Amino acid sequence: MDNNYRVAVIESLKKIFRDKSYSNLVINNDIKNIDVKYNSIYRKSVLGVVENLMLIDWVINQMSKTKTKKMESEVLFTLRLAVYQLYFLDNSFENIVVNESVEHIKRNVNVRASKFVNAVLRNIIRNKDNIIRDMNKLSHIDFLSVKYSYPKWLVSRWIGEFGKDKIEDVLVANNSQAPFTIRVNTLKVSRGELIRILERKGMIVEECKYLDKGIIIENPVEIDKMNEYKSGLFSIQSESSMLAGQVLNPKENSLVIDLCAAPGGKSLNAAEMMKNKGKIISRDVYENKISLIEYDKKRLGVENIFVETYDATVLDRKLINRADYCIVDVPCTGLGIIRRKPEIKYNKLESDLESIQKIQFKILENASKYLKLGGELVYSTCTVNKEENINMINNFLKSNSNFIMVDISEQTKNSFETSQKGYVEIFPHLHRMDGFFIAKLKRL
Ligand SMILES: C[S@@+](CC[C@H](N)C(=O)[O-])C[C@H]1O[C@@H](n2cnc3c(N)ncnc32)[C@H](O)[C@@H]1O
Repeated sequence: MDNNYRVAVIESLKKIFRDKSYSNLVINNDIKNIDVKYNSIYRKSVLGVVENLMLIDWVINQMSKTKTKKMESEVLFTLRLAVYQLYFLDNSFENIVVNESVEHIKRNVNVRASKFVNAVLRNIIRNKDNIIRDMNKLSHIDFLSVKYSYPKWLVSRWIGEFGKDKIEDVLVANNSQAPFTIRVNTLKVSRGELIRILERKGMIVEECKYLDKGIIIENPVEIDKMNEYKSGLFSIQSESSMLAGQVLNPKENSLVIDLCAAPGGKSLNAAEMMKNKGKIISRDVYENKISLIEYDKKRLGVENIFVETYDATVLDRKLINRADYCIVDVPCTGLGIIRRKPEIKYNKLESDLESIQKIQFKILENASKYLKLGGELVYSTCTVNKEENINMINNFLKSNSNFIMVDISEQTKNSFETSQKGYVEIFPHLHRMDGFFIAKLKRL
């Protein structure tokens, strides 16, 4: 091991926890400054610490008189990384982990702090098994919360939703690694052709079960540096997100309004399905995110997307009764994509729920007004909370009797129980896909 990657991991962790940056963005940016041979351990360590933060802090607090809340940040993040490695890497690395951590603190803080780090880590190594035994003595909810690092409110909530017998499956699945998937750009290449190209490059690939345009790559490395990516043969997109596009299934020459479009995945998928014919208005409230759509438009050869900065909670009178389709991919609590952004577990508070639901309802209501008679909208979230999902749709339908839910069995390959009723709920522990909700509504 080498201290350089350790410094990089510690710096990335500070950005994620202190500056509240998203782990996926931090990792993609910081990994560029690391020697390629350390890429894998860097990524594994950052995600590992974030995923297991509550367990790690609990272990430190068992063995240190100074508690994590009172620790100086360089010491705290160095200890967090070391404890992750002590518990999750091969035992033979124990001495290297301690020595490198102690040296790092000696160089960056002072000798006194390095002695403290040494004492805490040696103490943890001596008591590794006792610590685990103590964890088993916690009450059931505390135990699950510490072992799998989820706040207690979320564990209780999910026990209520999924049941006591399923809760560990749910917590484990949301801590597991998400598969790496791509969407074929059918404007440029077919799925079969792209699979052949990728296999010739030594990639292990497989078609996504529920999708016409999806491919899983088992061994992805520096995908965005590949010529096939740069020349727009494919985009990186999750299976659940691609499924929302497949459910929308827009016809060529239609007018589509995407109210929450950045970074553009669903708009770009729609443009590919419409073979660049018709018009897509792609809006987002954040101007800086809009440029991401412009970049991908050029890369993919998409010509029918018109990008605008606009707040979807404000009704735009000039679009009323105009659209054939609306994409309503609302901001949400993100509790379905913990596998990709594990910090979501700690940043989302139960109290966020109410305010976000009001925004979601307003955006859905506005979208419904943009549809023509016979027009269709797809409402989606990347969360598993009923309040943001099926309850939201039922509330909307209560006050909008001119809308019905549309059977989406065909677009979801007859694989989801509820698809005939017009919606699907996707869960990592059941479908090995991101937690998502997708519903299709039609204006009568
Ligand atoms: C789930 S993401 C959309 C992802 C996108 N549809 C895709 O497939 O790439 C939700 C988006 O809503 C945007 N957003 C949040 N509040 C908004 C508002 N009031 N009006 C419009 N967009 C908003 C966020 O900037 C974010 O990009």
